[in-house]
Amino acid sequence: MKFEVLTIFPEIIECYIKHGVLGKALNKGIVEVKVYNLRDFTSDKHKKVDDYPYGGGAGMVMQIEPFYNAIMHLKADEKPRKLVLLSPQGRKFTQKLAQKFMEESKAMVLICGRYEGIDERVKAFVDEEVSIGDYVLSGGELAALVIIDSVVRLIPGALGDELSAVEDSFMKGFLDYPHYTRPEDFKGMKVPEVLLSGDHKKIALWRKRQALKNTLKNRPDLLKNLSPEDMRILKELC
Ligand SMILES: NCc1ccc(-c2ccccc2)nc1
Repeated sequence: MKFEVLTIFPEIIECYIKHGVLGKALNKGIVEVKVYNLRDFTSDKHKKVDDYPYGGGAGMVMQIEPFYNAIMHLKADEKPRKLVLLSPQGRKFTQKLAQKFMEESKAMVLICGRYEGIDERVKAFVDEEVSIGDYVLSGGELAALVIIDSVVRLIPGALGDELSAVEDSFMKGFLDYPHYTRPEDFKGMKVPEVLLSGDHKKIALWRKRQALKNTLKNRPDLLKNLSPEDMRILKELC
């Protein structure tokens, strides 16, 4: 999987990807991340990337030319790639979309805006506009990192041999169950007895109940298409 990121702040991306699972995946060659500074695709000596908005209003808008030049530069190798613009107006990014990106795209271009946004005409050159949530950030870079991180974790081999419980639960459409580790008693706060029982069937049932309880409490919108067993457990919780 290859990610190509277009941004005016390459260091934001370069710093983050060195660490943790992403860093390991890069070292293993499971993923490649190339970062391009949009200023390198300008044609003026000041490397200008923004200008005043037509129609007036506050702030500046990023000009189309650097984006266009960068996209044409990438497309010169004629390899297939999915071009994704990060924006608050995009389609909501979910674990399922992360799975879809991982399965369908060999290469993704993540296009990061700044300022008040980017010239609308850039969208003529992208495949998808994606939002990681209903809030405005200072730019698309954090959203790009969210997408890279969540997609890379799904690549077979990136996490060692198995997905984590978190991915598992989100893939099933629930929130995660609680996790505990040593010490067994921290200032009187004890680990639930069931987790010390060694009874794996009981532990699995407890975890499912907790995951459903958490989901019911914090994300009832995720509780759809439940299996009869999960529905039975949920009814006990209500
Ligand atoms: N969905 C999160 C998100 C993504 C991008 C931006 C953004 C902010 C400023 C300029 C260009 C993009 N904001 C929020």
